[in-house]
Amino acid sequence: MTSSSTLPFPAGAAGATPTPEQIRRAPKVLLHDHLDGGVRPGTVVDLARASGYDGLPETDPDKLGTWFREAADSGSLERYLETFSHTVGVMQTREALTRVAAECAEDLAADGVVYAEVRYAPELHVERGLSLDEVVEAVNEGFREGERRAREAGGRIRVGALLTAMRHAARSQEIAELAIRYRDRGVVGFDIAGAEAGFPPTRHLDAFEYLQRENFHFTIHAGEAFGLPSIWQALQWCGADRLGHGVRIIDDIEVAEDGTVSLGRLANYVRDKRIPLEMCPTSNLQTGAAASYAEHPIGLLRRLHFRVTVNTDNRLMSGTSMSREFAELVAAFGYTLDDMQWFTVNAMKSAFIPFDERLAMINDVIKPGYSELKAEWLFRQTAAATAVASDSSPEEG
Ligand SMILES: O=c1[nH]cnc2c1ncn2[C@@H]1O[C@H](CO)[C@@H](O)[C@H]1O
Ligand SMILES: [Zn+2]
Repeated sequence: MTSSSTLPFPAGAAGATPTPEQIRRAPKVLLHDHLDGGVRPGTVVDLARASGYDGLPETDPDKLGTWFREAADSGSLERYLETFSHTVGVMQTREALTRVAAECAEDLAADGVVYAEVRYAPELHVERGLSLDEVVEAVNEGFREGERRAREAGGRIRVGALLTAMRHAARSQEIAELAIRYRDRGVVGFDIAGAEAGFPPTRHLDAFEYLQRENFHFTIHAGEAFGLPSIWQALQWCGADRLGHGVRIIDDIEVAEDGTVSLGRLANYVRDKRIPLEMCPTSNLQTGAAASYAEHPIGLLRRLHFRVTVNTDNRLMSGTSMSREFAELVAAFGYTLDDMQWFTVNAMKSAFIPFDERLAMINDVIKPGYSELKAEWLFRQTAAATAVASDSSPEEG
Protein backbone atom coordinates (compact mmCIF):
# COMPACT_ATOMS: atom_id res chain seq x y z
CA MET A 1 0.00 0.00 0.00
CA THR A 2 1.43 3.37 -0.98
CA SER A 3 -0.79 6.03 0.49
CA SER A 4 -3.31 6.40 3.27
CA SER A 5 -5.97 8.87 4.13
CA THR A 6 -9.12 9.00 6.20
CA LEU A 7 -12.41 8.33 4.54
CA PRO A 8 -14.30 11.55 3.76
CA PHE A 9 -17.86 12.00 5.00
CA PRO A 10 -20.34 9.67 3.39
CA ALA A 11 -22.00 11.13 0.33
CA GLY A 12 -25.65 11.96 0.58
CA ALA A 13 -25.60 12.75 4.30
CA ALA A 14 -27.89 15.72 3.77
CA GLY A 15 -29.67 17.18 0.77
CA ALA A 16 -32.28 16.45 -1.79
CA THR A 17 -33.30 12.79 -1.89
CA PRO A 18 -34.83 12.30 -5.31
CA THR A 19 -38.26 10.73 -5.74
CA PRO A 20 -38.58 7.88 -8.31
CA GLU A 21 -40.23 10.32 -10.66
CA GLN A 22 -37.38 12.82 -10.29
CA ILE A 23 -34.83 10.09 -10.86
CA ARG A 24 -36.54 9.32 -14.15
CA ARG A 25 -36.72 12.96 -15.23
CA ALA A 26 -33.15 13.77 -14.18
CA PRO A 27 -30.79 14.03 -17.17
CA LYS A 28 -28.66 10.89 -17.24
CA VAL A 29 -25.60 9.81 -19.21
CA LEU A 30 -24.95 6.18 -20.06
CA LEU A 31 -21.53 4.94 -21.19
CA HIS A 32 -21.89 1.17 -20.85
CA ASP A 33 -24.93 -0.46 -22.44
CA HIS A 34 -24.95 -3.45 -24.81
CA LEU A 35 -27.31 -3.28 -27.78
CA ASP A 36 -27.84 -7.05 -27.73
CA GLY A 37 -28.40 -6.89 -23.96
CA GLY A 38 -31.19 -4.32 -24.13
CA VAL A 39 -33.69 -5.69 -26.64
CA ARG A 40 -37.36 -5.44 -25.65
CA PRO A 41 -38.68 -8.95 -24.84
CA GLY A 42 -41.61 -8.41 -27.23
CA THR A 43 -39.19 -7.51 -30.00
CA VAL A 44 -37.16 -10.69 -29.42
CA VAL A 45 -40.41 -12.65 -29.83
CA ASP A 46 -41.44 -10.74 -32.99
CA LEU A 47 -38.03 -11.05 -34.62
CA ALA A 48 -37.78 -14.76 -33.78
CA ARG A 49 -41.14 -15.37 -35.43
CA ALA A 50 -40.26 -13.30 -38.51
CA SER A 51 -36.88 -14.96 -39.01
CA GLY A 52 -37.83 -18.53 -38.16
CA TYR A 53 -35.54 -18.60 -35.10
CA ASP A 54 -36.98 -21.44 -33.04
CA GLY A 55 -34.58 -21.55 -30.11
CA LEU A 56 -36.45 -19.21 -27.70
CA PRO A 57 -37.13 -20.71 -24.26
CA GLU A 58 -40.45 -18.77 -24.01
CA THR A 59 -42.63 -17.07 -26.60
CA ASP A 60 -44.73 -14.93 -24.26
CA PRO A 61 -42.92 -11.56 -23.86
CA ASP A 62 -43.47 -11.32 -20.08
CA LYS A 63 -42.30 -14.87 -19.49
CA LEU A 64 -39.35 -14.35 -21.81
CA GLY A 65 -38.31 -11.21 -19.90
CA THR A 66 -38.45 -13.19 -16.64
CA TRP A 67 -36.50 -16.04 -18.23
CA PHE A 68 -33.66 -13.69 -19.24
CA ARG A 69 -33.43 -12.16 -15.78
CA GLU A 70 -33.45 -15.52 -14.03
CA ALA A 71 -31.05 -17.23 -16.43
CA ALA A 72 -28.64 -14.29 -16.18
CA ASP A 73 -28.84 -14.42 -12.39
CA SER A 74 -26.31 -17.24 -12.41
CA GLY A 75 -23.41 -16.01 -10.32
CA SER A 76 -20.97 -16.47 -13.20
CA LEU A 77 -20.10 -14.25 -16.14
CA GLU A 78 -19.79 -17.24 -18.47
CA ARG A 79 -23.34 -18.44 -17.73
CA TYR A 80 -24.67 -14.89 -17.82
CA LEU A 81 -23.25 -14.52 -21.34
CA GLU A 82 -24.96 -17.70 -22.58
CA THR A 83 -28.29 -15.86 -22.58
CA PHE A 84 -27.05 -13.60 -25.39
CA SER A 85 -27.34 -16.41 -27.93
CA HIS A 86 -31.08 -15.65 -28.14
CA THR A 87 -30.81 -11.92 -28.75
CA VAL A 88 -27.88 -12.27 -31.12
CA GLY A 89 -29.77 -15.10 -32.83
CA VAL A 90 -32.59 -12.76 -33.87
CA MET A 91 -30.34 -9.78 -34.77
CA GLN A 92 -29.04 -11.03 -38.12
CA THR A 93 -30.77 -8.83 -40.69
CA ARG A 94 -30.66 -5.15 -41.55
CA GLU A 95 -34.27 -4.66 -40.49
CA ALA A 96 -33.80 -6.43 -37.17
CA LEU A 97 -30.69 -4.40 -36.31
CA THR A 98 -32.31 -1.11 -37.29
CA ARG A 99 -35.42 -1.87 -35.26
CA VAL A 100 -33.49 -2.91 -32.15
CA ALA A 101 -31.26 0.18 -32.35
CA ALA A 102 -34.22 2.54 -32.84
CA GLU A 103 -36.09 1.05 -29.88
CA CYS A 104 -32.94 1.23 -27.78
CA ALA A 105 -32.60 4.99 -28.35
CA GLU A 106 -36.34 5.45 -27.77
CA ASP A 107 -36.31 3.50 -24.48
CA LEU A 108 -33.25 5.30 -23.17
CA ALA A 109 -34.73 8.71 -24.00
CA ALA A 110 -38.00 7.80 -22.27
CA ASP A 111 -35.90 6.96 -19.20
CA GLY A 112 -34.31 10.41 -19.19
CA VAL A 113 -30.98 9.46 -20.78
CA VAL A 114 -29.69 12.47 -22.75
CA TYR A 115 -26.44 10.98 -24.01
CA ALA A 116 -25.59 7.30 -24.48
CA GLU A 117 -22.76 5.23 -25.89
CA VAL A 118 -24.21 1.89 -26.89
CA ARG A 119 -21.94 -1.01 -27.81
CA TYR A 120 -22.32 -4.16 -29.85
CA ALA A 121 -20.06 -6.68 -31.58
CA PRO A 122 -20.49 -6.47 -35.37
CA GLU A 123 -18.82 -9.89 -35.80
CA LEU A 124 -21.79 -11.52 -34.01
CA HIS A 125 -24.32 -10.24 -36.56
CA VAL A 126 -22.97 -11.71 -39.81
CA GLU A 127 -24.46 -15.23 -39.58
CA ARG A 128 -26.95 -14.56 -42.37
CA GLY A 129 -24.63 -12.87 -44.80
CA LEU A 130 -24.47 -9.22 -43.72
CA SER A 131 -21.04 -7.64 -44.07
CA LEU A 132 -19.49 -5.88 -41.07
CA ASP A 133 -20.07 -2.52 -42.79
CA GLU A 134 -23.73 -3.35 -43.39
CA VAL A 135 -24.16 -4.20 -39.71
CA VAL A 136 -22.76 -0.82 -38.65
CA GLU A 137 -24.90 1.04 -41.18
CA ALA A 138 -28.07 -0.74 -40.09
CA VAL A 139 -27.44 0.06 -36.43
CA ASN A 140 -26.56 3.69 -37.22
CA GLU A 141 -29.80 4.06 -39.14
CA GLY A 142 -31.69 2.73 -36.13
CA PHE A 143 -30.03 5.10 -33.69
CA ARG A 144 -30.85 8.09 -35.92
CA GLU A 145 -34.46 6.89 -36.22
CA GLY A 146 -34.70 6.47 -32.43
CA GLU A 147 -33.27 9.96 -31.86
CA ARG A 148 -35.93 11.30 -34.23
CA ARG A 149 -38.74 9.47 -32.41
CA ALA A 150 -37.46 10.77 -29.08
CA ARG A 151 -37.60 14.35 -30.42
CA GLU A 152 -41.13 13.82 -31.70
CA ALA A 153 -42.11 12.60 -28.23
CA GLY A 154 -40.77 15.85 -26.75
CA GLY A 155 -37.54 14.34 -25.43
CA ARG A 156 -33.94 14.44 -26.53
CA ILE A 157 -31.11 11.96 -26.78
CA ARG A 158 -27.85 11.57 -28.63
CA VAL A 159 -26.50 8.07 -29.16
CA GLY A 160 -22.95 7.15 -30.20
CA ALA A 161 -21.88 3.61 -31.06
CA LEU A 162 -18.95 1.68 -29.61
CA LEU A 163 -17.79 -1.29 -31.66
CA THR A 164 -16.91 -4.31 -29.55
CA ALA A 165 -14.57 -7.14 -30.51
CA MET A 166 -15.07 -10.48 -28.74
CA ARG A 167 -12.04 -11.25 -26.59
CA HIS A 168 -12.07 -15.03 -27.22
CA ALA A 169 -12.12 -14.47 -31.01
CA ALA A 170 -9.42 -13.13 -33.31
CA ARG A 171 -11.12 -10.32 -35.20
CA SER A 172 -10.16 -7.34 -33.05
CA GLN A 173 -7.85 -5.77 -35.64
CA GLU A 174 -10.57 -6.01 -38.27
CA ILE A 175 -13.15 -4.50 -35.90
CA ALA A 176 -10.73 -1.73 -34.92
CA GLU A 177 -10.32 -0.86 -38.60
CA LEU A 178 -14.09 -0.93 -39.02
CA ALA A 179 -14.44 1.53 -36.13
CA ILE A 180 -11.93 3.87 -37.76
CA ARG A 181 -13.82 3.67 -41.07
CA TYR A 182 -16.95 4.88 -39.30
CA ARG A 183 -15.35 7.30 -36.84
CA ASP A 184 -17.04 10.29 -38.47
CA ARG A 185 -20.26 8.38 -39.03
CA GLY A 186 -21.74 7.45 -35.68
CA VAL A 187 -18.96 5.31 -34.16
CA VAL A 188 -17.22 7.03 -31.25
CA GLY A 189 -15.13 4.24 -29.73
CA PHE A 190 -14.02 0.63 -29.43
CA ASP A 191 -14.23 -2.07 -26.72
CA ILE A 192 -13.53 -5.73 -26.06
CA ALA A 193 -16.05 -7.95 -24.23
CA GLY A 194 -16.84 -11.59 -23.49
CA ALA A 195 -15.47 -14.02 -20.90
CA GLU A 196 -12.60 -12.32 -19.09
CA ALA A 197 -10.77 -15.16 -17.30
CA GLY A 198 -8.30 -16.75 -19.73
CA PHE A 199 -8.65 -13.98 -22.30
CA PRO A 200 -6.41 -11.10 -21.20
CA PRO A 201 -6.61 -7.78 -23.04
CA THR A 202 -3.01 -8.15 -24.30
CA ARG A 203 -4.28 -10.81 -26.75
CA HIS A 204 -5.55 -7.81 -28.69
CA LEU A 205 -2.57 -5.54 -28.31
CA ASP A 206 -2.19 -5.03 -32.07
CA ALA A 207 -5.70 -3.61 -32.29
CA PHE A 208 -5.17 -1.28 -29.34
CA GLU A 209 -1.85 -0.02 -30.65
CA TYR A 210 -3.40 0.59 -34.03
CA LEU A 211 -6.22 2.62 -32.42
CA GLN A 212 -3.75 4.68 -30.41
CA ARG A 213 -1.83 5.51 -33.60
CA GLU A 214 -5.14 6.65 -35.05
CA ASN A 215 -5.85 8.92 -32.05
CA PHE A 216 -9.03 6.95 -31.35
CA HIS A 217 -10.78 6.13 -28.08
CA PHE A 218 -11.42 2.79 -26.43
CA THR A 219 -12.63 1.18 -23.26
CA ILE A 220 -11.90 -2.38 -22.13
CA HIS A 221 -14.07 -4.71 -20.03
CA ALA A 222 -11.64 -5.37 -17.17
CA GLY A 223 -11.79 -6.16 -13.48
CA GLU A 224 -15.25 -7.75 -13.66
CA ALA A 225 -14.74 -11.52 -13.54
CA PHE A 226 -10.98 -11.28 -13.13
CA GLY A 227 -8.92 -9.05 -10.89
CA LEU A 228 -6.09 -6.56 -10.83
CA PRO A 229 -3.87 -8.11 -13.54
CA SER A 230 -6.66 -7.57 -16.05
CA ILE A 231 -7.08 -3.91 -15.05
CA TRP A 232 -3.30 -3.40 -15.09
CA GLN A 233 -2.98 -4.88 -18.59
CA ALA A 234 -5.92 -2.87 -19.89
CA LEU A 235 -4.33 0.38 -18.71
CA GLN A 236 -0.57 -0.15 -18.85
CA TRP A 237 -0.22 -2.44 -21.85
CA CYS A 238 -3.23 -1.58 -23.94
CA GLY A 239 -3.76 2.09 -23.06
CA ALA A 240 -7.50 1.96 -22.32
CA ASP A 241 -9.19 5.36 -21.85
CA ARG A 242 -11.84 3.86 -19.56
CA LEU A 243 -12.52 0.60 -17.72
CA GLY A 244 -15.67 -1.44 -18.33
CA HIS A 245 -16.72 -2.31 -14.74
CA GLY A 246 -13.30 -2.13 -13.05
CA VAL A 247 -14.96 -3.14 -9.76
CA ARG A 248 -12.02 -5.35 -8.76
CA ILE A 249 -9.87 -2.24 -8.29
CA ILE A 250 -11.25 -2.63 -4.76
CA ASP A 251 -8.70 -5.46 -4.32
CA ASP A 252 -6.00 -2.76 -4.27
CA ILE A 253 -7.71 -0.73 -1.52
CA GLU A 254 -7.63 -1.46 2.20
CA VAL A 255 -9.93 0.10 4.77
CA ALA A 256 -8.76 -0.31 8.37
CA GLU A 257 -11.15 -0.52 11.31
CA ASP A 258 -10.45 3.10 12.23
CA GLY A 259 -11.48 4.26 8.76
CA THR A 260 -7.96 4.77 7.44
CA VAL A 261 -7.83 3.94 3.76
CA SER A 262 -4.73 2.73 1.92
CA LEU A 263 -4.49 2.60 -1.85
CA GLY A 264 -2.03 0.42 -3.72
CA ARG A 265 -0.07 1.68 -6.71
CA LEU A 266 -2.64 0.62 -9.30
CA ALA A 267 -5.60 2.09 -7.38
CA ASN A 268 -3.67 5.31 -6.93
CA TYR A 269 -2.91 5.42 -10.62
CA VAL A 270 -6.56 4.90 -11.55
CA ARG A 271 -7.65 7.68 -9.21
CA ASP A 272 -4.79 10.09 -9.98
CA LYS A 273 -5.28 9.79 -13.73
CA ARG A 274 -9.06 10.12 -13.35
CA ILE A 275 -9.62 6.82 -15.24
CA PRO A 276 -13.39 6.50 -15.67
CA LEU A 277 -14.94 3.39 -14.14
CA GLU A 278 -18.07 2.22 -15.95
CA MET A 279 -19.84 0.61 -13.00
CA CYS A 280 -22.91 -1.58 -13.54
CA PRO A 281 -24.25 -2.57 -10.11
CA THR A 282 -27.13 -4.90 -11.00
CA SER A 283 -25.09 -6.77 -13.60
CA ASN A 284 -22.34 -7.27 -11.00
CA LEU A 285 -24.82 -8.79 -8.54
CA GLN A 286 -25.92 -11.26 -11.21
CA THR A 287 -22.43 -12.36 -12.23
CA GLY A 288 -21.22 -12.55 -8.63
CA ALA A 289 -18.83 -9.58 -8.87
CA ALA A 290 -20.59 -7.98 -5.87
CA ALA A 291 -22.77 -9.44 -3.10
CA SER A 292 -25.38 -6.68 -2.66
CA TYR A 293 -26.01 -3.06 -3.62
CA ALA A 294 -24.96 -1.91 -0.15
CA GLU A 295 -21.69 -3.84 -0.42
CA HIS A 296 -20.99 -2.80 -4.02
CA PRO A 297 -17.56 -1.11 -4.31
CA ILE A 298 -19.23 1.90 -5.93
CA GLY A 299 -20.04 3.23 -2.43
CA LEU A 300 -16.41 3.32 -1.31
CA LEU A 301 -15.05 4.41 -4.70
CA ARG A 302 -17.43 7.34 -4.81
CA ARG A 303 -16.37 8.42 -1.32
CA LEU A 304 -12.74 8.21 -2.39
CA HIS A 305 -13.50 10.37 -5.43
CA PHE A 306 -12.61 7.91 -8.12
CA ARG A 307 -14.08 8.91 -11.52
CA VAL A 308 -17.11 6.64 -11.07
CA THR A 309 -20.04 6.43 -13.49
CA VAL A 310 -23.35 4.52 -13.23
CA ASN A 311 -24.45 2.23 -16.06
CA THR A 312 -26.94 -0.46 -17.04
CA ASP A 313 -24.77 -3.01 -18.92
CA ASN A 314 -27.68 -5.19 -20.10
CA ARG A 315 -31.16 -3.83 -19.52
CA LEU A 316 -32.88 -7.04 -20.67
CA MET A 317 -30.76 -9.54 -18.71
CA SER A 318 -30.80 -7.35 -15.61
CA GLY A 319 -34.38 -6.10 -15.95
CA THR A 320 -32.97 -2.65 -15.39
CA SER A 321 -32.76 0.94 -16.59
CA MET A 322 -30.64 3.94 -15.62
CA SER A 323 -33.46 5.02 -13.30
CA ARG A 324 -33.51 1.66 -11.58
CA GLU A 325 -29.72 1.62 -11.10
CA PHE A 326 -29.91 5.06 -9.51
CA ALA A 327 -32.95 4.14 -7.40
CA GLU A 328 -31.05 1.14 -5.99
CA LEU A 329 -28.03 3.33 -5.20
CA VAL A 330 -30.20 6.01 -3.59
CA ALA A 331 -31.75 3.29 -1.40
CA ALA A 332 -28.40 1.69 -0.52
CA PHE A 333 -26.26 4.78 0.02
CA GLY A 334 -28.71 7.64 0.60
CA TYR A 335 -27.54 9.45 -2.53
CA THR A 336 -29.05 12.84 -3.25
CA LEU A 337 -29.64 14.85 -6.41
CA ASP A 338 -26.14 16.29 -5.91
CA ASP A 339 -24.68 12.79 -6.00
CA MET A 340 -26.70 11.96 -9.13
CA GLN A 341 -25.42 15.11 -10.78
CA TRP A 342 -21.86 14.23 -9.77
CA PHE A 343 -22.13 10.75 -11.36
CA THR A 344 -23.73 12.26 -14.45
CA VAL A 345 -21.12 14.98 -14.92
CA ASN A 346 -18.42 12.34 -14.40
CA ALA A 347 -19.96 10.28 -17.20
CA MET A 348 -20.30 13.23 -19.56
CA LYS A 349 -16.67 14.24 -18.92
CA SER A 350 -15.63 10.67 -19.77
CA ALA A 351 -17.60 10.35 -23.02
CA PHE A 352 -15.76 9.77 -26.29
CA ILE A 353 -17.20 12.77 -28.17
CA PRO A 354 -15.17 15.97 -28.54
CA PHE A 355 -14.47 18.17 -25.51
CA ASP A 356 -16.54 21.15 -26.63
CA GLU A 357 -19.58 18.93 -27.18
CA ARG A 358 -19.20 17.34 -23.76
CA LEU A 359 -18.92 20.75 -22.16
CA ALA A 360 -22.03 21.98 -23.93
CA MET A 361 -23.98 18.95 -22.66
CA ILE A 362 -22.82 19.63 -19.10
CA ASN A 363 -23.59 23.36 -19.17
CA ASP A 364 -26.71 23.44 -21.33
CA VAL A 365 -28.46 20.19 -20.41
CA ILE A 366 -27.15 18.49 -17.28
CA LYS A 367 -26.63 21.40 -14.89
CA PRO A 368 -29.89 23.20 -15.74
CA GLY A 369 -31.77 19.89 -15.46
CA TYR A 370 -30.48 19.24 -11.95
CA SER A 371 -30.98 22.86 -10.88
CA GLU A 372 -34.63 22.56 -11.78
CA LEU A 373 -35.03 19.34 -9.82
CA LYS A 374 -33.21 20.76 -6.81
CA ALA A 375 -35.45 23.86 -6.91
CA GLU A 376 -38.49 21.57 -6.82
CA TRP A 377 -37.05 19.81 -3.82
CA LEU A 378 -36.41 23.12 -2.00
CA PHE A 379 -39.93 24.19 -2.77
CA ARG A 380 -41.29 20.94 -1.30
CA GLN A 381 -39.14 21.38 1.81
CA THR A 382 -40.37 24.95 2.30
CA ALA A 383 -43.98 23.94 1.75
CA ALA A 384 -43.62 21.11 4.27
CA ALA A 385 -42.00 23.41 6.83
CA THR A 386 -44.77 25.98 6.41
CA ALA A 387 -47.41 23.27 6.86
CA VAL A 388 -45.75 22.07 10.09
CA ALA A 389 -45.51 25.64 11.38
CA SER A 390 -49.18 26.38 10.76
CA ASP A 391 -50.23 23.02 12.25
CA SER A 392 -48.49 23.83 15.49
CA SER A 393 -49.72 27.41 15.78
CA PRO A 394 -52.54 27.82 18.33
CA GLU A 395 -56.07 27.53 16.93
CA GLU A 396 -58.10 30.71 16.67
CA GLY A 397 -60.77 30.54 19.34
O1 LIG B 1 -20.72 -7.48 -18.63
C1 LIG B 1 -20.26 -8.03 -19.64
N1 LIG B 1 -18.99 -8.52 -19.61
C2 LIG B 1 -18.40 -9.08 -20.67
N2 LIG B 1 -19.02 -9.25 -21.84
C3 LIG B 1 -20.30 -8.83 -21.93
C4 LIG B 1 -20.96 -8.21 -20.87
N3 LIG B 1 -22.21 -7.92 -21.27
C5 LIG B 1 -22.31 -8.32 -22.54
N4 LIG B 1 -21.16 -8.87 -22.96
C6 LIG B 1 -20.87 -9.45 -24.27
O2 LIG B 1 -20.73 -8.39 -25.20
C7 LIG B 1 -21.28 -8.80 -26.43
C8 LIG B 1 -21.50 -7.62 -27.34
O3 LIG B 1 -22.45 -6.73 -26.84
C9 LIG B 1 -22.49 -9.59 -26.01
O4 LIG B 1 -22.94 -10.44 -27.03
C10 LIG B 1 -21.97 -10.35 -24.80
O5 LIG B 1 -21.38 -11.56 -25.22
ZN1 LIG C 1 -20.58 -4.93 -20.44
